[in-house]
Amino acid sequence: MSENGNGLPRRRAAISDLGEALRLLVEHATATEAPTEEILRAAERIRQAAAPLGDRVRGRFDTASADDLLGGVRLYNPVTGTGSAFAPPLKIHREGDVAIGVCTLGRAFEGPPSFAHGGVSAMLLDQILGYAVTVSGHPGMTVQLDTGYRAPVPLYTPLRLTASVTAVDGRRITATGTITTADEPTMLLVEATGVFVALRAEQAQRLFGPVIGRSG
Ligand SMILES: CCCCCCCCCC(=O)SCCNC(=O)CCNC(=O)[C@H](O)C(C)(C)COP(=O)(O)OP(=O)(O)OC[C@H]1O[C@@H](n2cnc3c(N)ncnc32)[C@H](O)[C@@H]1OP(=O)(O)O
Repeated sequence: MSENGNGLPRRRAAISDLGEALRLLVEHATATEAPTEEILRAAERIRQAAAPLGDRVRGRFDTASADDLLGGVRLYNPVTGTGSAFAPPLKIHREGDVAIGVCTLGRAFEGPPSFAHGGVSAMLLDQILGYAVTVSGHPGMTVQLDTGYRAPVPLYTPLRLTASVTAVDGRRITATGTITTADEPTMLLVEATGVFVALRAEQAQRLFGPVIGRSG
């Protein structure tokens, strides 16, 4: 499916609207203490609502028609995608050479009771480190991610993430990042160092050729 004119902005807005509805569903479904019969009714209604969306779907190597791969528009990214049911979503912007991210994690991201799962913190950091690496002009793939968990990350609390590139050594780019709460940006909760490797042309072709070949 291709969209042009006003169709694409409208489609992107619709996908983000669906994403917001799905995230509300995930939050309520994770936190609910509704009666069992209500849960059973909801499951049936959700299956009915999902069915028409499954009538036309893209294949593994097809880019979503609303995305712009080279332009960095990824509506279903599991960390930043506004169309994703799973993304917090993390919102990232630049302040000079530093990438700043903000998000709030709901019940679905819980690991230790009332705190975020450690893998979720690593996922957020991988994404913002990757963003910093990309906007520095040295895009690459993560080959190593070291995370240090200093204090638990609270749910339902606005979080602040930072990331910046610290070294470029041939094809290897190193970046460091942090998670704190927005209210206490000097109290470190999680820190990470990521090593990224720039792909050689033949590696990019081997890994992403089928996707790039199909996206228009
Ligand atoms: C705005 C958009 C923002 C986007 C954000 C995206 C964030 C998400 C990023 C990801 O999650 S990417 C997905 C997770 N990563 C992967 O799936 C990558 C899997 N790894 C690979 O496919 C291969 O390692 C790769 C193609 C990247 C590189 O293969 P190579 O065979 O070229 O690696 P090679 O072993 O030759 O190493 C290349 C360089 O990296 C170095 N290296 C490799 N692994 C390393 C490591 N673990 N630590 C440190 N350095 C490492 C290695 O020493 C060498 O340095 P030198 O060139 O200086 O000799």
